[in-house]
Amino acid sequence: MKIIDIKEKAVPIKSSISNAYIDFSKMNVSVVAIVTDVFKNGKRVVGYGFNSNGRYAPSGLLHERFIPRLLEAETNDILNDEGSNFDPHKIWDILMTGEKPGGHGERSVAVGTLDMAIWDAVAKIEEKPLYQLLAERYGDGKPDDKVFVYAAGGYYQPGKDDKMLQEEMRGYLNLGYSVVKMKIGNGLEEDLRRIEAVLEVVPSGQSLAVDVNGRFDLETAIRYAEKLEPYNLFWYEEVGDPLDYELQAELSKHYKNPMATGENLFSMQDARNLIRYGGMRPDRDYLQFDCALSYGLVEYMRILDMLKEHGWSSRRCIPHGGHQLSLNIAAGLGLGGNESYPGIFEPFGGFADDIPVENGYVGLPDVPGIGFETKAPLIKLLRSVAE
Ligand SMILES: O=C([O-])CC(=O)C(=O)O
Ligand SMILES: [Mg+2]
Repeated sequence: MKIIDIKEKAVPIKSSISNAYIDFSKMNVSVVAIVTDVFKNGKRVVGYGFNSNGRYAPSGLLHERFIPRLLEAETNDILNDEGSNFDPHKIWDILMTGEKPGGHGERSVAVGTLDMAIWDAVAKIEEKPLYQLLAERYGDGKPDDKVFVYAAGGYYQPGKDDKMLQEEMRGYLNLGYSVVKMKIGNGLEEDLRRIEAVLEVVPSGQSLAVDVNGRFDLETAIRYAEKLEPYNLFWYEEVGDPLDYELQAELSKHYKNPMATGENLFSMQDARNLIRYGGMRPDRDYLQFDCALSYGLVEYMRILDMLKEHGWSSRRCIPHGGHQLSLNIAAGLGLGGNESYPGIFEPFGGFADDIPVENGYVGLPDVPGIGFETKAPLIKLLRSVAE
């Protein structure tokens, strides 16, 4: 059993949307295809992966360091003890050979992208959906049959007025979502007007989350917190700089409703610092670490172990990124849900073509691997990279 080739291509997901920190006019992602010599049902097993939006394609890192390391590894060093499948944990060690600890930068994105493709291949070789494999190997054997998902949109966009924002949010409710998210952070008065416009079309504050994308200093964070609290929102997200744990801890003294953060923490150690020093409250706050940006599922399992040691339930995790790997992890390892970007960041946003979202939950397809083959436009793109 061998990896015979690894392809990578940077794919544009650029658009005119922006959050309070960046615009997406030049955004792209890396797509990788890990081509194996294994055949199942007459078809060659190819594992696919990509990084989530928000970090640019780490093509250079992949081609200079991580892909060569994996292609040069001895076969025995990347297979399980029985030699019957690839071992994602051993592969992780190979990928990280020669890498010092700390300073995680964006090599975590490159490793996360390859890790996604490895898990896709591993589940395809076992001829099982990944959520089933994860529940059997690492969980209680029984995956959840549906996962809470929320619609993340509400971006700033040139010419977008409150009516258009309301239309967008109504659209998500019509698709079956029960919670929607919008961007804030460009100005208190404008944001309160936009929030109130959305609250006119969703059932209550509990149906709306707001995301600052790390824009605020402590004073602004608290000023917004005082105005937001009466709306009783689903959550107030990534309010200050992702690495400013003291700001997060101080803010929790001024805001009693749920907060969420973690999408820009890229390692177990950074996640642990948030838990140690960020004042996050295990009875109400949410953690958004995204394996596709942070060294993959192998590292994410270390994060879940760390959370358990600190008294946190895995149900407090609702990862960033809206991809099907996190959907599989949510079902297989018992997370609280997953993000979704219906109609945004195409063809990566949304889930299986023929499984609708109902009352805020989505089911998972019964196909081997992560399930990319159930999303026609996505699998078309992924296959074009493998060829
Ligand atoms: O706008 C972005 O960078 C994406 C984001 O924060 C989210 O999905 O929570
Ligand atoms: Mg966010």
